[in-house]
Amino acid sequence: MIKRMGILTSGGDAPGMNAAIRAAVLTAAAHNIDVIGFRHGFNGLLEDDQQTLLPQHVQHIIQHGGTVLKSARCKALHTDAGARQAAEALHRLQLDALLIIGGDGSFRGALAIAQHYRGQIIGVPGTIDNDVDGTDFTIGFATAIDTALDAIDKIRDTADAFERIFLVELMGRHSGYIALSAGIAAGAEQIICPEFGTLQANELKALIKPIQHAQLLRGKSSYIIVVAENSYPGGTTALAEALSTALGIECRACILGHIQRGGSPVGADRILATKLAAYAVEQLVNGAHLMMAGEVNQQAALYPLAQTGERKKQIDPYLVRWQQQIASD
Ligand SMILES: Nc1ncnc2c1ncn2[C@@H]1O[C@H](COP(=O)(O)OP(=O)(O)O)[C@@H](O)[C@H]1O
Ligand SMILES: O=P(O)(O)OC[C@H]1O[C@](O)(COP(=O)(O)O)[C@@H](O)[C@@H]1O
Repeated sequence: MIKRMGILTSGGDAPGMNAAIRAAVLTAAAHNIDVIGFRHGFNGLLEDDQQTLLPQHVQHIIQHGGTVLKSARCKALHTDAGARQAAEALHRLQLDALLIIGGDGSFRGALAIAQHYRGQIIGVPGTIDNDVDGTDFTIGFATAIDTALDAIDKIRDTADAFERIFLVELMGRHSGYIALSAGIAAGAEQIICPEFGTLQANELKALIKPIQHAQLLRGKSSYIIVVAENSYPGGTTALAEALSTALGIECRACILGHIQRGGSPVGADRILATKLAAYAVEQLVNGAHLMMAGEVNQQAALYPLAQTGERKKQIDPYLVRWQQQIASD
């Protein structure tokens, strides 16, 4: 029986993490479970940095980006001593369970702690990258798409005015989910993702041909290439310089960066966060351990934490084909 549980947010923050904290605290209260929130991700466990979370503490946080518990990466957890220390903190505070809101890296951390912890552990997928297996979408992804889209639409205005070629770099670590989705929604002429293989400097011809084709067909016009980070050695600024040289036309690079992590979560992220965090607490009560609460085909579903990062989550092959064969041609 769970009487006390811990909760933390870890890794890259994502819009909707607050909605998840709120839903977890409200659901726990309904089951008479006390909640302790650890601050700054796993560091809160190692540094004894925690606070009691009551329903009144999570009022009116659903609409805010970031996380009221703060987030961080925690080097110490990569060592067995760190994992042992984290488990000791959970035992000392008499916590029967721990709920972790984060990405697949945080879930690796959860597995490390589980080696030494006697209680239950459950994960809720929170990352803008949508690179976690076992759930159709992660909390924060939908908001990140809209944020990127808003920026690309604005870049389109200035690109149109100057008849320029723009390369817009979006986040995703080693996943092209954000780039593909935002690129499709923005009507980008080309999209480059790590899933297509790292582009090498001597392979620019494949990019140049469609640009020249578009120039022939449409005359001078704006041209937007959405580039997922880590797709080109040296980054998107280097790619823009290489393209400028190859084409003999100035190409501008715009790196969107951490703007994509902020902002008020869109409705879809608030709903997903509420559903997954509530489901996670209920499943803890039902005895779930070392599982992630995900959503597949609109159904909440448990998925083993150990498998969340086992294989690379595939970006939509239908959209990839359409973009490459029709939109980019
Ligand atoms: N293999 C691992 N072993 C132990 N802890 C890990 C491991 N991978 C990640 N973590 C912990 O999870 C934290 C967040 O992971 P990270 O990959 O940065 O973000 P995310 O959870 O969003 O994928 C790391 O800073 C570290 O504390
Ligand atoms: O904030 P940092 O440490 O610069 O990390 C940037 C990375 O974090 C992210 O924004 C989110 O990644 P995670 O959710 O896996 O932490 C990535 O898209 C990006 O590559």
